[in-house]
Amino acid sequence: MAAATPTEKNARTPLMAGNWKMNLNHLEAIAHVQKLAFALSDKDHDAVETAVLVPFTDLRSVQTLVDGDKLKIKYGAQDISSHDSGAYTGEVSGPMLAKLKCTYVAVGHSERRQYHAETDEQCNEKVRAAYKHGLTPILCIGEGLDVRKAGEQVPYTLAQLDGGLKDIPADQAESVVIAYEPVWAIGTGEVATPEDAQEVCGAIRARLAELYSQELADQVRIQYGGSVKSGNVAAIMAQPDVDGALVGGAALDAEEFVKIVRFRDQ
Ligand SMILES: O=C[C@H](O)COP(=O)(O)O
Repeated sequence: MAAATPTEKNARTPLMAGNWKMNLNHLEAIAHVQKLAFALSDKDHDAVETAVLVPFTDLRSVQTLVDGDKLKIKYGAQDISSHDSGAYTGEVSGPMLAKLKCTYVAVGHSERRQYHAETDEQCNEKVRAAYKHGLTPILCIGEGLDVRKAGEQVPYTLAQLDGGLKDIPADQAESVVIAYEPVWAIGTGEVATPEDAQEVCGAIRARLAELYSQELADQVRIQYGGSVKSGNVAAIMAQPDVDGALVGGAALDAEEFVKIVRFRDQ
């Protein structure tokens, strides 16, 4: 499939999501979201969807702030249990996240895959759990350095895509967000070149067209993640198949994250 045309790209609202990982307690979360809300104008929100993926312990505070002040910032969690309830110590379920009015939930972040041995099958169950409870999954996929060095980044990443979306029907998959995060670029300062990002994001869109339809593929948002900063976001966002960023470290600095949201000004 050819890369997305400018028209197709313009039809997709960019999504800038800050993945806070295990940072910022619930009080710091309130202060941080207040800073974002103060800085971002209606014009910013019209142009770019802005979201924060926060630790579980921050969700209730962020919900109260967003609801109370009618903020346009979206929020969500960094993981979801594949189970609805029961004896699963330490897990947090879809119904719990839905009750907190989360919009998004990250599934299969490379740190979950690496430190918790999450498999594509488990990611697939989590994608199902998200849809079952009205949450939008941000399915994270991407290759490690060894795979990149072997030049196998496209087939490797597409296998993760196939696994994560296995048997997910089109009426659900049409709203999925895919985050392409080459593991070697996460938290390392080693950003993929815009061409590296486009190569895999374009291949992801082509696979979505094969799995579902061209129409569905044209509407799914594909993010790039890995050492995104205000200084490199514009070049990455200029790529035809990149529709946003999943931002780790730089999202912990409210001013820097606002600059990333305003990537068109950089
Ligand atoms: O979820 C975010 C990614 O892991 C990227 O993290 P980073 O921006 O700190 O490299």
